[in-house]
Formats: sequence, structure tokens, C-alpha cells
Amino acid sequence: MSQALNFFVSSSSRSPATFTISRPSVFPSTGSLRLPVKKSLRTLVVKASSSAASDLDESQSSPVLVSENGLGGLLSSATQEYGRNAAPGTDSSSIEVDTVTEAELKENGFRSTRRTKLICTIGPASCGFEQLEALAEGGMNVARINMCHGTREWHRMVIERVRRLNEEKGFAVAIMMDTEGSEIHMGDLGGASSAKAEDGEIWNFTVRSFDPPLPERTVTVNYDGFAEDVKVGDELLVDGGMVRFEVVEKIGPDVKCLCTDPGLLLPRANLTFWRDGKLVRERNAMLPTISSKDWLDIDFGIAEGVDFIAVSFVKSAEVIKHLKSYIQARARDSDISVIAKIESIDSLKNLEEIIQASDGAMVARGDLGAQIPLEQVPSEQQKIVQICRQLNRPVIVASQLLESMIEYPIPTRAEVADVSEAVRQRGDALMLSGESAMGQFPEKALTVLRSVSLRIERMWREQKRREVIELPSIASSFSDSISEEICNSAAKMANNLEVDALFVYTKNGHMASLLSRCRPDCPIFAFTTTTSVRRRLNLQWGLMPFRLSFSDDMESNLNKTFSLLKARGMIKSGDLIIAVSDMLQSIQVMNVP
Ligand SMILES: Nc1ncnc2c1ncn2[C@@H]1O[C@H](COP(=O)(O)OP(=O)(O)O)[C@@H](O)[C@H]1O
Ligand SMILES: C=C(OP(=O)(O)O)C(=O)O
Ligand SMILES: [K+]
Ligand SMILES: [Mg+2]
Repeated sequence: MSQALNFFVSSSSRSPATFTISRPSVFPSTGSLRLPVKKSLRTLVVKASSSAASDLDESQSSPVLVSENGLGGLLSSATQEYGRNAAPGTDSSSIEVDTVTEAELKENGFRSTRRTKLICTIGPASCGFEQLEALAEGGMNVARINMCHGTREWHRMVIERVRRLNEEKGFAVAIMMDTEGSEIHMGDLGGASSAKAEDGEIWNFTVRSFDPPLPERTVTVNYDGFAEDVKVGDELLVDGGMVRFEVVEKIGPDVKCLCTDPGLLLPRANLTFWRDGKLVRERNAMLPTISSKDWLDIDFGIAEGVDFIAVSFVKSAEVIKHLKSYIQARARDSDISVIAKIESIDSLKNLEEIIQASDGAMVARGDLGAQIPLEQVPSEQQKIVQICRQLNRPVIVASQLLESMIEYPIPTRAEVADVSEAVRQRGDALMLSGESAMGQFPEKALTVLRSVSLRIERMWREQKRREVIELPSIASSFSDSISEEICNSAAKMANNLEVDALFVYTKNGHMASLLSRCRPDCPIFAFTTTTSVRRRLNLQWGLMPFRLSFSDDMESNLNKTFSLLKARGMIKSGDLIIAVSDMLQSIQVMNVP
């Protein structure tokens, strides 16, 4: 590759501000005293002569020029436009940010913002508009709908409500659709919300169908080959092993099972069976990862414009590649991200390949814990989180984080420790399942995730405990390498100079993700031109996504951003920031004028 490079370091005279401040600023969340910094713009420009702006999509850019003189007018109109609860506009002079982030920034300053993202599975306990609003207020970044449950109309209603919430209240909650997959699961218990299986009881698992009500102690199974496949003596795990049975007798379509570990049976809970201490997976191995029903759901998701599709029981990278090309063909302009759920033995075997092919991964500990020994789950979690970080893919830690909160308002100490560990590993996101879908305390559970995240993140920063994780180069072109080096350096500079925030101007989010990957101490303000990219960035660690029209002229972008953010009280004069962009591959260090 022959690509000419010009490197130059300039102390720019065209800087937005070149005066000095003498007032030390105290930052409330840490109480640390910042020494006065010479208020001049220092720019390190690394320029590649060919188009190094890999991230740039010209078709989406809408250039805006803001002159110094024009700032006054812009400032006051921005102030008028945004009352505290005013819905954000989409004109080129506006900036859109989460109302929760805005309030957090105003009240507590940069350091207090949460870096770990939160996902809530939506179900009967959380699908009302007010309930969704309360979750959004409580910090939900992504709403997940699980296609195992509920009707299409129900899912559409939830999507519409989240959309409305975003439009009317200024949130950017993304939607994640989770496929059912070809799993074997129970029927819906004839309409009952749950059933208790007691030790020593005999239950009938059957492939027959019934008109409700179901006979007592009967569970229907969705897979016709079930009765043929199981053997007397097999162990049957319900819901990832939360309830266990032993197969004692087979009579035609009926399989009689003895309850050995009692517990609550929930509608459509999944079923796994073990024989001689090993998972029986011949049948699973033959079923497609994406079933015909899943394809219909995926079409539905594409039509509804969901932001993420999470694929259950991924076995290989091929299925992810196949789905991604399908989405591309079906929805040319769509930027739906595909998340690989790591929840089967097969996915562990092909981990790197699968993650590489995906746009993100989920440690789906529920089913994973039924396929491998439970005690192996924590180390697999750690490994998956680390690989995702290295390959620069967002990672979600999911299932049973606060399981007891389905019933109780207070988590167990062990659950809090588990959440802390996931935050300490610096996963991008934590996910609630039953806690928010059908539990009694969805908002309280979310509050626990939020407060534990904040606490652990703060502790890390205060102790300056930066983990030593190798971040290998992942660039596939020279221009990507430049972006990567810029982000690595900018993040390091941000930590060493103790800046207040990193700014990144990014069209498709790639530069923002590269910064996030470095897990810097300060928050990352990610400015992007489209609402869909803004929503997707909401899944990634430390990113505060803003929608903003910007041009290729960084100086005018910065001026515009400063005035808009200052007008809304989200930054103030003297704040120290580092800005990077994928238009002009540069690192700029400056104080807010
Ligand atoms: N759309 C829905 N409608 C009804 N119940 C739901 C819905 N989504 C989730 N649930 C309930 O919440 C529980 C936990 O959700 P989740 O973990 O996503 O599913 P699963 O337990 O099937 O893996 C489910 O078992 C189910 O009881
Ligand atoms: C998240 C998971 O998948 P689902 O809830 O769809 O079973 C899991 O198994 O942990
Ligand atoms: K699912
Ligand atoms: Mg699962």
C-alpha cells in the first residue's frame, strides 16, 4: 500500500478560543481540584492524503457553518427551543441528547455519568407507556423484546410505545429483538402464569395438544420428536436447570417425569436434557439456528426498524454472516446490528469467529448454564467479555443478575456481587430478563443495576485501576489503523491530562466505538448525524450519543457544539476536552471557550 502521509502538529491560530483562564474549577463528583490550564487549542493533526475518513458517508452529511458572530443568535434560539421537557427538534441547528443524560450532566457533572449500559426485557410487567417511561427515566438504554413470548401485535405495540417515548420525551432507547431459535420449550401452561412443581411429584411432559384447561401436572412440549428422543433415566432441565426432573416412563406421546429439584415452572420455559452426565444435543445440532418462524420474526423486525437483532443459540459464524447479508439485501439503508447470543456448547467452540462476524455478543448465561457445568459459567463470561473488547464488539452480560428481585424488592448480596463483577469486567451492558419482564419490581431492579454500576465505576476511577488488557490492532486498512491509533492515543491523553470529556464526531459510529474500547476515565460525547446511529451507540460502554448535524469543518463543528451544549448547561467555559473526528483525522485538546 502506498499512501502518502503528512504529519503536522500545530498550535492553531484558528482556534475557537485563545485566552487564558485563572479560575481553578472544582468537580463535584470527585471533589478534585483542577489546576488552571492554558486555554489554547493544541492540535495534533494526522492527515492521510488519500481519503482516510473511512467512517465518512457523504450522502448523510448536512454541512452547517457557524460563524463566530452567529453564535449569539444560535445560543439564544437554542435556549428558547429547549425547555426542560421540550421535545427535541431535528433541524440542523439543534442537538439531541437523552433527557436523563442531560439532567445527570447538569446536576452532577461529567464524572458522575454512568458508563455501563442497561437493557430491560419488556414483558407484561413493563409494557405500559408509563412503565416504559419510568424505565427510560431510570436509565434503560435498550428495550429487549423476546420473540419466544407474546404476539406480533403485542411486540408491535411495545415498539410503537418506545418510539413514541423517544419522540415525545427525547429519549434514544434502542430496540433489541431476540429470536426464539429452534429451542425445545414447554407450552404456555394453559394460560396459568406459573405452576409449582414439588419434590417427588410425577409430571406428564407431552407432545399432545389440549384445549384449556390442561389436565393437572401436565406440560406440553413444542417439539414433536420429544417423546421419541428422550430415554428413561434422562435428566430434564427446565429453564436452564431451575427445576429438574428425571424421566421415569414413556407412554406414546406422554413422558412421565419425577420432579427431583422443585421450583416454579413458567410458560414456555426452555427444556434441555442430559444423559449419563452429558447434554443430549444430537437433535439440537440438526435444528437450524434460525427457524422458519424466526425468519418471519426477522422480517417483522426489519419492517419495524428494530436497532438490534439478537440471535439465539448461535452455533457458527456462518449463520451470522447469512443473516447480515439477508438484512443488507432486504433493507439496503438499514443499519440493524446483529448480536450473537453465546448460550450453547457449539458457540463456545467457535467463539472468536462468531464474535468477529457479529456486531456484538451476549453472554446468555441462562441457557449457557444448562449446557455447561454451572461452575464453568463465570470463567466463560470473563473470556467472552475479554474477546469482545479485543475485537471491538459490544458485549452484554445477561440472565439472573437480580433473579430474586422477580419476587422481592431487595436483591441478595450475592446478586449485587455478581453485578459488580460484570461492571468490573467492563462489559458494555447489563441485561434484565424476568426481573423487568414479569417481576414485581422492574424499576427497583433497574435502580440496583444503575447504582451498582455507578459505584464500581467510580471506585475504579478513584483508584486509577486501569486494567492491563492487550488491545490488539483490529484495523483492516491503513486508514483504519490511523483511526485506531488516534483513538488509543486520545484515550490515553484523556486519562493522563484528566480531561473532562472526549468528543468524537462520527458518521457511522466506528470512531466512537474505538474510543469506547479504550474504556477511558472520562465520558465520551459521541456526535452523530442520524438518530439510528445515535440509538445504536446507546449500547456501548461510556458513550453519550448526541444527534447533531455537522460538517467536515471541525472548527465550526466545535463552535457549534460548544454553544449548543453551553446553552443547555451541559458544559461550561473552562472545561477541558479532547476532540477527535473521522473527517479530519486529528486530536484536538482545548478548553471550552
Ligand atoms: N412478551 C412477553 N409476554 C409474556 N411474558 C413474557 C414476555 N417476555 C418475557 N416474559 C416472561 O419473562 C420471563 C423471562 O424473560 P426471558 O428471560 O426473556 O425469557 P425466557 O425465560 O424464555 O428465557 C419469561 O420466562 C416469561 O415468563
Ligand atoms: C438471554 C438468554 O436467552 P433467553 O432469555 O432468550 O432464553 C439466556 O439464555 O440467558
Ligand atoms: K429468545
Ligand atoms: Mg437463552
